[in-house]
Amino acid sequence: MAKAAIDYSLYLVTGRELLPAGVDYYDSLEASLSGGDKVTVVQLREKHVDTAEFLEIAKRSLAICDKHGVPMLINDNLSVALALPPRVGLHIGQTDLPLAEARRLLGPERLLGISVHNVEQARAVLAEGIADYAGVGPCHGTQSKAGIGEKDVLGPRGTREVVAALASADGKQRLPCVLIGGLNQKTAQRTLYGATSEANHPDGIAVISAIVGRRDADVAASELSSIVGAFKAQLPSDISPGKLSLFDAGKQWSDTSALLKRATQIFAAHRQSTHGPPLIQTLTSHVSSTLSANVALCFSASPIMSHQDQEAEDLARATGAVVLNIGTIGEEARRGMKAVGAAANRGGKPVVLDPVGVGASAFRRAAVEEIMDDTQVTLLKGNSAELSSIAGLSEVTSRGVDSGSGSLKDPEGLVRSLARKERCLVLLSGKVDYLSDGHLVVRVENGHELLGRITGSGCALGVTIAAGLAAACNVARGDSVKGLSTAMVRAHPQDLIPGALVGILAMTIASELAAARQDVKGPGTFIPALLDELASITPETMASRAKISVSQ
Ligand SMILES: Cc1ncc(COP(=O)(O)OP(=O)(O)O)c(N)n1
Ligand SMILES: Cc1ncsc1CCOP(=O)(O)O
Repeated sequence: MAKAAIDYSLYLVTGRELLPAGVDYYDSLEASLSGGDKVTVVQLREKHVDTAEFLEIAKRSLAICDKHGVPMLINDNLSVALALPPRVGLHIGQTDLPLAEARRLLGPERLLGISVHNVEQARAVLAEGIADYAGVGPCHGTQSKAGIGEKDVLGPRGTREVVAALASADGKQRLPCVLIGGLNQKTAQRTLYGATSEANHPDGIAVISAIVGRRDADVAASELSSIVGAFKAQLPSDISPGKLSLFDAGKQWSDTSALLKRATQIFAAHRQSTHGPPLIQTLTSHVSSTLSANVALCFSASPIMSHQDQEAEDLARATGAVVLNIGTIGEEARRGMKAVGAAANRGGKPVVLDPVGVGASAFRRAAVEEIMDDTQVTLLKGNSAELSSIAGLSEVTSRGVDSGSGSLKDPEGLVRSLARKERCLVLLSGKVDYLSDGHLVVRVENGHELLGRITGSGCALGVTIAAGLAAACNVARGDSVKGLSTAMVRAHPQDLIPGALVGILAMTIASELAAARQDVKGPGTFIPALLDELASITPETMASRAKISVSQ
């Protein structure tokens, strides 16, 4: 007989030691299960009682779970599970009973779950085909399990890789999974989105403190349940390779004129400033800070150049988008980028990452790795050396920060594969710019060589792109888009490509217009002219001068 399908959406792991003072464990459990959209699975985790007491707690807990029709499992203790009816399952860790042994002792009927912490364990569990589900984590730091250090934490990128490994490459086999570790009302949404790739998606979240630690366990459960519900509602029903696309709707831009038309519309709405100029929080190098701030102002946006981690949360409420540029990164900015990136993800604000000179030092590589592990980036922008370094290619050796795209054999292949891997838009900047969402590649052939003869023009391009993405979000605001797109940004997913394009075209076309002016004699006179042209460029000029082409 086939096992009943389990709804893993909100999986409560109990933790009596985390209950607020005076709150009764059974009352808290009952509350988390009461009402409509609440906890869907319960695991009893008792680390400090003997088997007899564990069994007593389990019997009373089972009566509550049964009343609400919710499946229950026992953490680690096989004998407690076996002493209970066959509808009670077991969750084991990697160092507990071997999976095959646990299944042999439990029999085929009982629910059996296992923790996985890395890709190898995930592949092995999938290949064995014995477990009913996997618990993937720890996704974030947590105080609820002893001995978890920073090195154990998977982060969004690591979580995504483990979840992906729980589905076979041909899409025929997949193991349901829940994410665990540090998941709460603030982190659940971005972690669920971040863990989702073309290969696979999580089926729910498992929490201890986010429910057990609350006096209002019923409210906590329904808050979490609605976050998971909103996430699941966006997933396509048919999950197979290639179907669960990051920017599915971006595929519609195979028609160049339709893409340019949409970019022009977004730019027009941005210039009309219906929602006020978007605030662009820019963490950038000392060298390019002033130019970047002026570029933001000229491009109908407001700059704020704070690096402070302490104000990240407050500023995130007001920002339209953020730029993380590692040009002159130090420890303070590194901390700031971590906090600003996470706060932007929580608020559904676009994040542009400019990994300036990433190939030049181990410190820069570690900083970029850390940002990309912690933050779901919306657009990654770099030259051929920077993107090659991130992609792990040896084709282009770093020549400081100025390598163009011409040195690459297959620039389109690089942006496409990096975008798929990192689940973000990727822009390779150079004489020709290549923008990809992992499916299509937009080539932009605008721009003037004087851009390469002033410092900070590439950094400032990150600012115009962030403003373009913020403009795409503002359009969605006007249309009352509430949920997050799969890119973790509050925008129509299909608008992210034209939004980014607005920023690229504005900067490159303004450079052409500036360079053509009589008063521009060289790099020195080019800078003020560039700012003037950026301030006056219209959607019509953008539409008429854009040199773009799209390939699938
Ligand atoms: C759903 C879920 N996932 C992971 C764990 C962790 O289990 P384990 O690694 O065995 O650690 P302990 O819980 O035994 O400390 C879990 N309990 N539940
Ligand atoms: C049991 C366990 N396994 C990995 S993290 C974790 C604890 C999760 O607790 P919380 O939801 O409070 O972070």
